[in-house]
Amino acid sequence: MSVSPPLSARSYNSILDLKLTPKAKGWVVQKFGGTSVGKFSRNIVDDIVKVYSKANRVAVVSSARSSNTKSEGTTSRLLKSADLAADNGDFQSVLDIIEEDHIQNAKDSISDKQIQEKLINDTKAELKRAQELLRACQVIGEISPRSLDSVMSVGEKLSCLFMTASMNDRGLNAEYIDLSDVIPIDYDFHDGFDDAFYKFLSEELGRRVVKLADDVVPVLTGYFGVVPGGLLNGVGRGYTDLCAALVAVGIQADELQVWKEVDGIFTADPRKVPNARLLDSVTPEEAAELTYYGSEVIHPFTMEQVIKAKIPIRIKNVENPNGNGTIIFPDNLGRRGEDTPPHPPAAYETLSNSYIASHKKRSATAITAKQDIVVINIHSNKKTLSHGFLAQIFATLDNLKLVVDLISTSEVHVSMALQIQPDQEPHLKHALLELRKMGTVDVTRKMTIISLVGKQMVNFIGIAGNMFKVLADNRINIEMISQGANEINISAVINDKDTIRALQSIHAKLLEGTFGFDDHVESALDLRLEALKFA
Ligand SMILES: Nc1ncnc2c1ncn2[C@@H]1O[C@H](COP(=O)(O)OP(=O)(O)O)[C@@H](O)[C@H]1O
Ligand SMILES: N[C@@H](CC(=O)OP(=O)(O)O)C(=O)O
Repeated sequence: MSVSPPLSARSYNSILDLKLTPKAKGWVVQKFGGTSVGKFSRNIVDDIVKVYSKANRVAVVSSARSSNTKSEGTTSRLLKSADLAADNGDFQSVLDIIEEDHIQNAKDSISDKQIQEKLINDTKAELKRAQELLRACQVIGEISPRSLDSVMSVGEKLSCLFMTASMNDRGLNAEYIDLSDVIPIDYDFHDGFDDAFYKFLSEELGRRVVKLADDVVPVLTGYFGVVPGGLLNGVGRGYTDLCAALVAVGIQADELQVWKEVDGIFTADPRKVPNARLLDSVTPEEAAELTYYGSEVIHPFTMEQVIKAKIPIRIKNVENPNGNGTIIFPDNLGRRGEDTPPHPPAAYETLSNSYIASHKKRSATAITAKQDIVVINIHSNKKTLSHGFLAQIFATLDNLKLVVDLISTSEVHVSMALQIQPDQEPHLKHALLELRKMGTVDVTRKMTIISLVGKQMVNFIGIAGNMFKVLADNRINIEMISQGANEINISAVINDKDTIRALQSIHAKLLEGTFGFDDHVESALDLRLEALKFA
C-alpha cells in the first residue's frame, strides 16, 4: 500500500525554499481513539503504523479502549467505578468487567504466548492498583480530583500496553511509555494551564520520545498526568487529542494525524446528511467551532498548540488509510519560527477584494447541530437590566458548572441556550431555583442549536438571511438567533424534531450549490493543496 507523505511544516517551508537538503526521517504523531483501538487494532498496526514507519519515525498516542461505543468504553467504566467507590457501592464488579474485556482481547489478538502472558499480567497488575486506590477512597468516602485522574489513567495504560504488545507481536519494535508521572508532583501551576505549562509539558514529552533508538515506535498513554482540579475539569473527555498535540510539538513532528472512523471533516455529519462532502482542508478556527457546536471531530484545545508550532493536523480514517483525509491548517502560510503572517494572506485578500463586491453570494464551510439543548429565558424583575444582573446569572451557572452556548439579551430579557446532559439535570434544577430569585424564568427543552460555520462567511452579505429563509421556507420555527463575535458562526436554536430537516435543507441550499465565488475560493484552496503535495 502506498500512502501520501505527510504535508509537513517542512514541506510547507520547502515551497518557499526549494534548496532544502534531504533530512533524516521526520516524525509523524498518530493518535488513535478508543473505538479505533477497540475495533481496528490489527489495521492500525499493519496498514497504518507499519506503512508510515517506512518513510517516517512514528509515535503512537492512544486513548482507552472502547469495544463498542465511547459511552460504554473503559474510561466511562472507570469513572463509574469511581462514583461507586465514593458512594460505598460495588466498584469491584465494574473493574471485573474491564479486566474480563481486556484479557479476552489479549487472548483473541496476541498470538505469541510470551507476549500474551506478559500483557495479561501487566493488565492484572494495573487493575490491582486501581482496586487498591478505589478501596482507599471508599474508606475515606470521597474521591479527590487527583485520585479520579489516577483511576482514569488506567484506561490509557491498559490500551497502550495492548497496542505495544500487538505491535511487538506483529514484528514492530514498540515501546510502552506511561506518561502518568510526566508532571512532577511539585510542579508550580501558578497560572493554571498557561503557556509556561504547555511549554514545559511538550518539552518533557519530547524528551521522553527523542531519546529512543531509531527503530523504536513509542506508544504513549494519551493520559498525561495529574493536574490541579483534575484532567476532566481542566480539559474534559477527549484529552488524548491534546496529549498527542503536545507530543507533536515536543518532537517537532512533521504532521499530527488524528485517526478516526470517518474519512475526515465533512460539510455536515455524513450520518445525518447523505450529500455531505469531504473537505480537503479547514482552518483551526473552523475545526474548533465545528467541534464545539456538535461535530466532535477534534478536541478544541488541540489546535492552539500545534498550529502555533506550524504543524499541520490531518484527520484520517482507520478503515481507509489511503484517503487524503482533511488537513487543519491556517489559511496563511509562514515559516516555522516566524510569526504567522497577517490574515488574510495576500492571494485570499485579492480574491476577496475583487469578488466580494461583485458577487454578493453565499458561502460556508459546514453545518453542524448540537442537541440536548435547553433554552432559559429570564425576564428581570426590574424595569431595566440592573447593574450586575448578567454577572449574577453567570456566577450562578458557573458555580454549578453549567456552560452557556448561546446568549442574546434585550433591555430586561436574557435568553440562553445550554446543553444539558442527563447527569447535569440536578444542577439545572438548582440553577433554576436561583435564577427565579432574579426574575421570571421560563424553560424550553428538547431544542437543538444549528450552526453554519465558515471562515469566508465574514465576507458575504446576506448569508444569515439565506440560512433563516431556508428555515422559514421549511416551516421550521426559530427560537433564538446568534452570530459569534468571530463572525465565522451563525447559529439558530430550533426544535429538536426539526434537526435533520434543517440540516439537510440548509446543506442543500448553501453547501451543495456551485456559486461563482465558491468556485474561486475552492480552486484557490485546491491549488494550495496541490502545491503542498508537489512540495
Ligand atoms: N462535519 C463532520 N465531519 C465528520 N464527522 C462528523 C461531522 N459531524 C459529526 N460527525 C460525526 O463524528 C463522528 C466522529 O468520528 P468517530 O471516529 O466515530 O469519533 P471518535 O474518534 O470520537 O470515536 C462520526 O461518527 C461522524 O458521524
Ligand atoms: N479515554 C478518554 C480520552 C480520549 O481522548 O478518548 P477518545 O480519543 O476515544 O475520544 C475519554 O474517553 O474521554
